[in-house]
Amino acid sequence: MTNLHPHAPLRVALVGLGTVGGGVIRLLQTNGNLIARRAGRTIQVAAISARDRNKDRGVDLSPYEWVDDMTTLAAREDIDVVVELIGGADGPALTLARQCLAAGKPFVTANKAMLAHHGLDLAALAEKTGIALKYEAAVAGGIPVIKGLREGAAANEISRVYGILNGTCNYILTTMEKEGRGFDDVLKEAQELGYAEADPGFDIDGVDAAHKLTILASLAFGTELDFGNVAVTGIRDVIAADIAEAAALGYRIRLVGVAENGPDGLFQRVHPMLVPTDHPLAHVDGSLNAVVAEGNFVGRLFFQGRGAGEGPTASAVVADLIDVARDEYGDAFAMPVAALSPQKPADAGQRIGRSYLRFKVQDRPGVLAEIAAATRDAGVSIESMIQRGANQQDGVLMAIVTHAGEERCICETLDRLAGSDSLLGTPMVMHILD
Ligand SMILES: NC(=O)c1ccc[n+]([C@@H]2O[C@H](COP(=O)([O-])OP(=O)(O)OC[C@H]3O[C@@H](n4cnc5c(N)ncnc54)[C@H](O)[C@@H]3O)[C@@H](O)[C@H]2O)c1
Ligand SMILES: N[C@@H](CCO)C(=O)O
Ligand code: NA
Repeated sequence: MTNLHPHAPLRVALVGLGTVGGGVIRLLQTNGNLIARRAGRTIQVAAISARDRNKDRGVDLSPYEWVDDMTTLAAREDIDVVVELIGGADGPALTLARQCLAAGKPFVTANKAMLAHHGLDLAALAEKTGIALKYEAAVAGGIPVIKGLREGAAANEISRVYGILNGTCNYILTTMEKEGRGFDDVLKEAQELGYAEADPGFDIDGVDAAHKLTILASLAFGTELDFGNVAVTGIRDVIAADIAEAAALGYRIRLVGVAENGPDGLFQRVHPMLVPTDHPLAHVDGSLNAVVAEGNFVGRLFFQGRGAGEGPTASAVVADLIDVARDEYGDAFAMPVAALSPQKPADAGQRIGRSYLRFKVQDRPGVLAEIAAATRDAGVSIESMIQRGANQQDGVLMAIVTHAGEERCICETLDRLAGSDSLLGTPMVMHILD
């Protein structure tokens, strides 16, 4: 009989056995035979490591060797690849990555925080030892967007990449929108479903999406990773009334990461945006993510799928292991590190677009005129306006949508209104996706 798997098994050390690590074990146990046919060899978990050996993870770990000290893995000749699923930009994950890559041990990770901060150094180490650094799970979970950009769209000049990059925020915003539930309640549910980061502040403050955007921008544009210049606003200040006003105006609110590379530099921003209901991103719900990339030959690419959770993320990790098993890999960021270009950050103030401004104001004569005067003096033209509530002690809500104009004029409007006792609380600004 023909031996379908003539090659030796790929021996994997799995570090971190939480949501994603547990999922990788379950996936390999379930689909192992099919994967072996596709990879040309068996992918075999040989060793596992995590913080707590005795925790019940709902999966049989008895076949695998337990390793207390993960720092021994890089030097082990009976391990072919190390998978890091513990998380954290620095600390043990980074130490492990450096050790493995320096020792020439292929390394697979889902850790976007580490890559956003240290991706260039790690890619340089991998390049030096000529081995794989793979991270499909780090961006948009199960969506093969790293492969999509690194391989499928590699022939294109890409001018813009944007999308919904955080499953937790998308789950919160869309569940609030559909079910009218409160923020904290839905966040708790997202955590229970395994979507959130160990510190969910990374999700709701937009930092996780910014980590992912940094990686996407580098891949899309061939530029160095530049996390420090991503402007980040999360979803903490989005209130139910914003979702309702946006709906009344024909929009849905989504946390969107946008990166553009142009003559003025590299623009990178993560922020809640108003998305027109006829835009595909407005229909990306729950833990789904979506990434749009615009290439000069391929046109608009739209990737959509589950961005978080055990199954989709494990699917991406194992796809990377299959690449390692097939010896299919190249430069982590699609070109040698030395070929990536440094880029100056673009000035957001000159960006042209429409915006949504929401104020909570005193319900008294002259307030509307005061806001209108501030917009007039800052050169902002109003397209529509809604005021809700009347004679309310704690103020009324005023929502404005502007015509397209320079963003710096919006900032100037807010500066002009700063300190006014007509305003109750900080105004909310969200830009509109066109
Ligand atoms: N959960 C998701 O949907 C998802 C999606 C994509 C990427 N990720 C990324 O995957 C990684 C893991 O996420 P998760 O959701 O599985 O996390 P988790 O908190 O569920 O699991 C983390 C695991 O790492 C172990 N660990 C943590 N610190 C350790 C240490 N110092 N030493 C040894 N073990 C340690 C824990 O014991 C646990 O087994 C993170 O980088 C995360 O950002 C998660
Ligand atoms: N916490 C992340 C996991 C996927 O990277 C999210 O909610 O999208
Ligand atoms: Na992915």
